[in-house]
Amino acid sequence: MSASNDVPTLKILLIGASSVGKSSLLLRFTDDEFLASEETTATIGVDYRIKGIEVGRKRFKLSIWDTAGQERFRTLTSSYYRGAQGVIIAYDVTQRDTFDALPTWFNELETFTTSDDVVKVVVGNKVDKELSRVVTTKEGEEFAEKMGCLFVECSAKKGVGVNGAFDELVNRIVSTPSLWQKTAPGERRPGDRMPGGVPAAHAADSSRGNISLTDREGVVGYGLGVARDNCNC
Ligand SMILES: Nc1nc2c(ncn2[C@@H]2O[C@H](COP(=O)(O)OP(=O)(O)OP(=O)(O)O)[C@@H](O)[C@H]2O)c(=O)[nH]1
Repeated sequence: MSASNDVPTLKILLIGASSVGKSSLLLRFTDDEFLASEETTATIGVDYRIKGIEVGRKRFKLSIWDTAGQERFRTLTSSYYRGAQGVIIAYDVTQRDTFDALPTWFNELETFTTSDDVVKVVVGNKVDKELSRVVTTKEGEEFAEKMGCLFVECSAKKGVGVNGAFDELVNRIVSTPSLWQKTAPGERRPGDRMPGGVPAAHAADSSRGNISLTDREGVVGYGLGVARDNCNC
């Protein structure tokens, strides 16, 4: 067994309406990049990336699942949720309907998550478009509070708040032992307990010189397809 297999894996899911910027949040977090509108495509099924992260001198592997917002591209939905320890529920602060749809996403989450302790972060994205904003910070905060969740506003475009959203999520997972001591199906159980609330640091993979890699085979292993579509409809 390779040393990397000793690093506990935390499974995180990105959900929310189409075009709120889930794929962009993931790309910003894993590669610190942002694609212009004409370069982005709707997610079909699920995309999947892994990133190393360090919390209180302990390394974790985040397997982050980026799901399709468009109903017609959502297949095997329950499989995405299986074993997830953290969920980011995203909306677009410039599109009221994506905020109004949040209760529907929470219903799906309640239906399919396999742990009552799953950590949730409500993320309002695209705060760089301040002039087009229609959902206030207060509305976002109040909704998250009502749902008992963390709340962060972000801009995947400008790189604002994105690392903070993932850090908050990971910190909360690490401080909830019932979650991370039972890893996702097929993954190793970590050997020791972490203190909660410690700052997360993004760990560079010294052998690769960067911090992320795409593991599409991992998705195939779960029986899920990965594809990108050029349709912006
Ligand atoms: N201005 C601005 N645009 C953004 C931001 N994040 C994403 N976008 C744009 O919003 C559009 C949709 O982004 P995606 O990341 O593909 O959205 P998605 O939620 O993954 O969409 P689906 O795959 O359909 O579920 C693209 O044109 C992005 O360039 C942001 O923070 N600010």
